[in-house]
Amino acid sequence: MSHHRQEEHAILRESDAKDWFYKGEGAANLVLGYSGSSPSLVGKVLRIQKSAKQINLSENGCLVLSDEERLIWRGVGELVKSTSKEAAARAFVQCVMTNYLDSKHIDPGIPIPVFKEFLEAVEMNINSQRPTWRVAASNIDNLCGSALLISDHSIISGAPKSDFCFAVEIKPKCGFLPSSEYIAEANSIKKHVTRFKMHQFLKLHQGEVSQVSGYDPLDLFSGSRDRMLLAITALFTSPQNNFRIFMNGALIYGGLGGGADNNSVLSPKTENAIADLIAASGLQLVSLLELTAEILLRSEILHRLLATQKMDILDIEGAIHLYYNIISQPCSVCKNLSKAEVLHKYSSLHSLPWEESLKIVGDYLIAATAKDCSLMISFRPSEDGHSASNHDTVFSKSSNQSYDYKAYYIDLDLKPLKKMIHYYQLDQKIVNFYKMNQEIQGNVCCSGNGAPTAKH
Ligand SMILES: O=P(O)(O)O[C@@H]1[C@@H](OP(=O)(O)O)[C@H](OP(=O)(O)O)[C@H](O)[C@H](OP(=O)(O)O)[C@H]1OP(=O)(O)O
Ligand SMILES: Nc1ncnc2c1ncn2[C@@H]1O[C@H](COP(=O)(O)OP(=O)(O)OP(=O)(O)O)[C@@H](O)[C@H]1O
Ligand SMILES: [Zn+2]
Repeated sequence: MSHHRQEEHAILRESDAKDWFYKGEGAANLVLGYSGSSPSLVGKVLRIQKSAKQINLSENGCLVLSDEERLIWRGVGELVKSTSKEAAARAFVQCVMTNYLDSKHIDPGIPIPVFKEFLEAVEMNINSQRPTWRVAASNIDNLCGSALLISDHSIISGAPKSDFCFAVEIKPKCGFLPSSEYIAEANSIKKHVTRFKMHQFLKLHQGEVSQVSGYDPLDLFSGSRDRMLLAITALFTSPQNNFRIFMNGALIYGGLGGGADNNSVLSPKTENAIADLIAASGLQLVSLLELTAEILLRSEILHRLLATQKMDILDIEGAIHLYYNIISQPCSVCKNLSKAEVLHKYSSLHSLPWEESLKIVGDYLIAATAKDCSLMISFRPSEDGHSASNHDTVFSKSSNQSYDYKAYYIDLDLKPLKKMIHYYQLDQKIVNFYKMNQEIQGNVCCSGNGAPTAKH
């Protein structure tokens, strides 16, 4: 079978559970760090899918993609043939995402078999550390049978014990403003205000965040050192689920478990405590943020990520029509349109060749993955005089020290096709809420700074 077979790993059993500790989780996966001594597992994390949504079991109950998804990804044999979610996740990263993002910065992981008893024991050990709202939302899928073994990107392996290693995790979200002609006139604000900013106001209204983040993705993706530093500083100020700092592999700043920030509201005192903790290792907080910007600037990982995000060319307001072409159902968006002119605009999308609909929606899903993935940037002081040959090096003027670094993409999961309807609905909800607040604000005062007042 595939070449990763040569790196066959032992199956994980109940007795192995004690060696794995809780590292973090997102909406779809739970990640464990390894504290045991097996050489093939040291420096690795185990990424386990939770029992929620993600990719569907198709009618035949064996393949992981739906019929339409198999058509979209028909050129990617390994993905279409996958019989487990882990194999599909790996195949998507390995065969699709590496065409757009440099594989130097990607570890697709290796699926390894896990016993149900291992997962049950792990779950017992870690549940008390998980955010309660994540526990309520989902659990480990005990019957999944396999999990992905991936390098732990929060550490630089081989670091001498006395040294420290930092890692910064950033979930940058969408870094461009859409310009699609299919965006309705009434929604043209989308061409001027980032989706991240508009979404913040909806999240505030829904109690998912306690304050609006000052982070502007356009700054992070700008390619300008100063604007990137501005963005990273704003992320530090409002980490939400977009920013974390790890020290020697342990989370020291930012929310555990992703999602809303109600478990990670940090008082200024905590920020100072973190600055002190970092400074104790000889690095000033500001230098850490500067180094992060510098590494992002050099590694070009943001550049490639942005280009991949831009594979969403029609915006969801265009792509949704092609989704209905693919599933061969009447378009529920056009159904609600009246103006002949508008109908005409979208009917051209409905008369596109089938192949083209598949291609555009496939590209949309690839872009969706690129808009939701995270980056892990880790660094440690270089050995005196020479740097490790397998790492790149950056010099920090402010701390007068050079650092070995690495930068990785994490969470490059395939988004399910059936999410297209959700994407459309959420998009409309975000923009409508933003517009509504703008109108309210416009009626109350005319300062017109573009920021809506969120109501509670
Ligand atoms: O739609 P978005 O932009 O809110 O993104 C979702 C994320 O929300 P957030 O980054 O907090 O805004 C969301 O993150 P949280 O659960 O909020 O931490 C997930 O990453 C979700 O992806 P999936 O369901 O795990 O495949 C993400 O869904 P996708 O849109 O990437 O499918
Ligand atoms: N290879 C890795 N090395 C170190 N830490 C990792 C690695 N992969 C994931 N993590 C940690 O685990 C957390 C959850 O992982 P991940 O983002 O893959 O989950 P997810 O459920 O797919 O997220 P999302 O909610 O975005 O869908 C990350 O935010 C990160 O802190
Ligand atoms: Zn339509």
